[in-house]
Amino acid sequence: MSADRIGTDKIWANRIWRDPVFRFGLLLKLALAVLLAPQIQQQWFVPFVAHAIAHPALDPWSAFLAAGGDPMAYPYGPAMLIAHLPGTALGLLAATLAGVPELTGIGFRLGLLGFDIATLYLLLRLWPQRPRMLLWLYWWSPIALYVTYWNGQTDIVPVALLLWSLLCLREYRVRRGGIALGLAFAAKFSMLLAAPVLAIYLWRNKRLRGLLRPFAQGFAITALLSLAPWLASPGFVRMVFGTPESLRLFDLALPLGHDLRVYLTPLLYLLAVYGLWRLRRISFELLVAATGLAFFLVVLATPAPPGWYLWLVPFLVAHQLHSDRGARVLTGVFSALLIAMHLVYSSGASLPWTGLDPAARLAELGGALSPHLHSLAYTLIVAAGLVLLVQMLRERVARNDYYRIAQKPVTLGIAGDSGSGKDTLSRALAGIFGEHSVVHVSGDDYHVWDRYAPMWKGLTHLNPRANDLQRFNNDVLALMDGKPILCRHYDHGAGRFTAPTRIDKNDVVIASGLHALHMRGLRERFDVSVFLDLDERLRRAWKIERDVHQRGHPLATVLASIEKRMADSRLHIHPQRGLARLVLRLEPVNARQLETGDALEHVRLKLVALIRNGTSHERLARILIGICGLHLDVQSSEDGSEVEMSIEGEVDADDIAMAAHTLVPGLEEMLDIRPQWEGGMSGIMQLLVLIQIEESLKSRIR
Ligand SMILES: Nc1ncnc2c1ncn2[C@@H]1O[C@H](COP(=O)(O)OP(=O)(O)OP(=O)(O)O)[C@@H](O)[C@H]1O
Ligand SMILES: O=C(CO)[C@H](O)[C@H](O)COP(=O)(O)O
Repeated sequence: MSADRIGTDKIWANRIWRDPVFRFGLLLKLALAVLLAPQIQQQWFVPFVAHAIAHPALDPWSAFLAAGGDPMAYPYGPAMLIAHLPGTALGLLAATLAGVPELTGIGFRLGLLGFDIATLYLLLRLWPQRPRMLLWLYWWSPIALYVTYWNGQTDIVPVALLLWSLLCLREYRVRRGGIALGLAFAAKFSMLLAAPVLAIYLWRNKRLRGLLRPFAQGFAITALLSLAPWLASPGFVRMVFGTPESLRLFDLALPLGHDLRVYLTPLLYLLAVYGLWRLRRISFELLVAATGLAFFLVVLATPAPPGWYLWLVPFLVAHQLHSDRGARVLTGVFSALLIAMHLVYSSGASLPWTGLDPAARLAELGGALSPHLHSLAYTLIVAAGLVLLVQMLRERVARNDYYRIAQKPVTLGIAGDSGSGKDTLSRALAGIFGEHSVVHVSGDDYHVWDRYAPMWKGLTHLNPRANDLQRFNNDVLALMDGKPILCRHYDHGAGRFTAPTRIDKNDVVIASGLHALHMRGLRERFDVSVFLDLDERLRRAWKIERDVHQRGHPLATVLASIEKRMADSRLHIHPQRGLARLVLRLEPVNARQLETGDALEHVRLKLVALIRNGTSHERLARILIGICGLHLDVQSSEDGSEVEMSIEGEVDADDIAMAAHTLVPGLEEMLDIRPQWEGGMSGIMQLLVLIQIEESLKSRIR
């Protein structure tokens, strides 16, 4: 069981269940379920479900029609019927035993109450931060109370299934998420509106793309198994597909000539889906907002029956939970207008035990009022709804931190001498973001000549003139701007360049090279600039090891090249140290380990990190000591703009992952589903760069 779930279950058992706000709400709902008998349930739903129980048949729809049932009685799919069976069956049993027919309807409504409680539980799993507020917002939602207990609609069933699907997506249990959405669809076809939104969320996030297939399979198989057996049933086709409700989607239309119309509701929905598609990356909260907005658009642009407004409730709850009082006031106004109008113009409930029929009185009132008043009230609802929709769009999308951060790639520049670990760090960072989300531009691919060119007799690779820095600059900027580049690759095995290949934009752009921070224009565009300032003895040891054993150079050539490059290193590489936001220096704890010829992987390392203009070092230091068990020495410059941390000790990848979870939770949706954290100093370097990324991205929001 996930820690999240255990946490929510504890909140549920200890806080919600005992909370008077919940208990009074439950009492009220129980009382409403017992006292009120909504007309549509009495006339349609309950007779249908009771018939399906009393006369079991493979095709309850046709059987009901054959028995003279009303074709309007049950325009829902099999999942809805299954959801209604247990409560209604118990009610029917009690009704038969006690000889009180009203008990069947009460059983039906207690079943709905079960889905109402399930919805509250799912909302709490989705947003456990403020349980009391959530309780008020959902459990006492006037729209939910009105729709389910007065008007009697059963949309709470597909809504609960849709929320289950969303929760599964957030927890990466995607096949189950697809099944849940398939069931929501098999309960009520309009839930299909959510399917493209969820699919786009999975597809547009490269880290989640692989999950789309199991999600789609879960959805398709469930929908097919639930619906296929009945597609040949004339009763099902007539009652479910022939429903006038779904045709309302086509009511709002623009006539174009005699036979042609543009259907505006589907058009608006498609535009909203396209808008979502255009987003570069979508966080879970953006997905929730987009699903809510898509439903909202459809509901506002359709003469929606009351049940459809229930689809909005979870999304309005999320909106109010994350916004200020303005959102609650606006939702209150919208709810009040909506309920006032539907009380008068839509069907309601009677009080069978008392013989009272307040809904009939309200309907009489509605009949007596001018039809203009109905339209006027509807206009007011649409106006309030549009204001609320714009507010949701502004606050849940346009001001969403993730939206503002993630529409441009994260960009990193990594400079350092040859063999200082630029490629190694780039690979380590690709490991946490996921290879699928990273494009890496290496400075080596921009050397002007290959290994066999005579120019190397006079120049070293460390001289900027030996590298096409202008092209490096332009290519990295192009990727930052979302354009593809054509780039050749320097093959260190052959010492030659490959033919140019196309490199596409990606969510994270890493530009590493001897001169990655050399050019000001590019340097200033990096979110984070890193300089690797390796201990010289360590750098030589690692470089020699790599060049001799991996790249096949003779030892004497490597040693001669290191000496030859020293002057250029001082002149052209080292000055970049002063330009980087983060300087990382690895040193051997005991330099004698290098001299005694110990295997390089056994050399114990210490990391000295110089952080410029950082703000998180105090928290970082606490976590590195507290969670990772490391030894730290922290020195600050007088004005506090530079902090130097010396970090020593052993740490494993799990502790680094835990530290990242604590320090940068907001970035987790940018990382791979299973980020490859490393142990030791490499893991700390991953963490330090990530913290700098978070700080820099925050400045995009300011
Ligand atoms: N953090 C590290 N931990 C252990 N070994 C490392 C680390 N960083 C680098 N190395 C070692 O140093 C060698 C050189 O590293 P790398 O190839 O990443 O350097 P580079 O800066 O990309 O070099 P060049 O500019 O010459 O391409 C690697 O083969 C690796 O063995
Ligand atoms: O300094 C280097 C990279 O930063 C390399 O020495 C340069 O890329 C040349 O590679 P090779 O020795 O394989 O020809």
